[in-house]
Amino acid sequence: MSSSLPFQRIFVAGHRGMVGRAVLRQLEPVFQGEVLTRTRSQLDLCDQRAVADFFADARPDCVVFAAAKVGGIHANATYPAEFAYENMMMAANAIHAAYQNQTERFLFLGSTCIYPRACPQPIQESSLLTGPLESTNEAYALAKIAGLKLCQHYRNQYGVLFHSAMPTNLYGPGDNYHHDNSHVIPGLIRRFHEAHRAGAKTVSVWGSGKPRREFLHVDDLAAAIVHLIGLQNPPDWVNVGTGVDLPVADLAALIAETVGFEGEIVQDESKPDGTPVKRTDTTVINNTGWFSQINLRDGLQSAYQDFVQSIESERLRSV
Ligand SMILES: NC(=O)C1=CN([C@@H]2O[C@H](COP(=O)(O)OP(=O)(O)OC[C@H]3O[C@@H](n4cnc5c(N)ncnc54)[C@H](OP(=O)(O)O)[C@@H]3O)[C@@H](O)[C@H]2O)C=CC1
Ligand SMILES: C[C@H]1O[C@H](OP(=O)(O)OP(=O)(O)OC[C@H]2O[C@@H](n3cnc4c(=O)[nH]c(N)nc43)[C@H](O)[C@@H]2O)[C@@H](O)[C@@H](O)C1=O
Repeated sequence: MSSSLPFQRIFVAGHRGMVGRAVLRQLEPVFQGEVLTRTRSQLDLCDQRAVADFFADARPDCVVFAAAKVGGIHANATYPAEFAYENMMMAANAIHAAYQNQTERFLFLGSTCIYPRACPQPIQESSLLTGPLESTNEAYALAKIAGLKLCQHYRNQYGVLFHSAMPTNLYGPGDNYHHDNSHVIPGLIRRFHEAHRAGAKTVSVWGSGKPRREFLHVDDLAAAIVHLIGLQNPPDWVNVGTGVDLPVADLAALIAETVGFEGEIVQDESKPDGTPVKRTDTTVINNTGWFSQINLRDGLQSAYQDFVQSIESERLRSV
């Protein structure tokens, strides 16, 4: 057992995803207990009976919940039923089974899309449920709010240490580079790379280019997760970000530079912009001692290397 993490068995749900893999990398040097993992085909977290049986049998004393149906603006807007249903089911099944099987600690992962579309910037945790959500990801946001609130209510009613982290937009090794369903960084890395290799003169970028986004490297998030599960009295939910944002058009230019594309960048305004701005106030987590370390320019270099290696080893995800 690690001296810093007082657990025997940590279940990392979603360990083959971008965040789950980063959490495994982060835990490896600091946690000597058992790390429990299950693929979706071994344990479908939407299956209440299977989840109950797993917790009763494996009895994790800590859960890092990085499993979810995840996607970018297009996937969220196109498949809201699946985003709502699967994410609500996974969260409810796992949080309740953890409570029933005396799991001491549960860290649920949400997203900054839980906050109202028009809330004051930078976004403080207290903005939750103060206004309407962004329509392109309302389904996903509602499921994440339900998970966060379940943790808070179980903690208040039963005294269990269930709490949540709300990361800003993430990127890094192991990302989903799908043409349509990915987030902006992996989507643009792929598009600029393919254009560069094909000698194309233009690349199109969705929307007006004006929305501002904040990006956190997944290794920074994994460090925050390990930090948060070590806190004795963590906040019910806490923002995890850099506090620094930029317009999508500037991000696109940075990715073009990273990839070596020197052609023209064209905005495709038939595609949605989504939330105009969502920059986190990170005061709460910073006051607990965690700060992001990886700047966007460096992070994009390592993300691009991962993409190239993924293509070469033909391990590109296609979800
Ligand atoms: N990526 C981002 O920009 C952001 C992500 N987040 C949150 O971080 C967390 C992790 O996201 P990320 O790593 O990017 O997502 P990924 O899509 O990379 O990984 C999701 C994981 O969830 C697993 N999973 C999905 N459905 C099920 C199911 N029914 N049963 C069991 N496992 C399932 C998948 O398993 P398998 O591989 O076996 O299919 C996969 O390993 C999520 O909660 C997400 O909402 C928050 C903010 C931004
Ligand atoms: C993490 C967060 O991610 C989702 O929200 P989002 O922040 O809007 O995420 P996104 O990365 O898909 O887009 C960011 C911006 O970038 C623009 N954009 C340009 N060109 C591409 C492009 O090629 N792909 C994508 N996906 N976006 C592009 C795009 O039009 C938008 O203005 C949530 O649904 C939800 O999942 C959530 O919580």
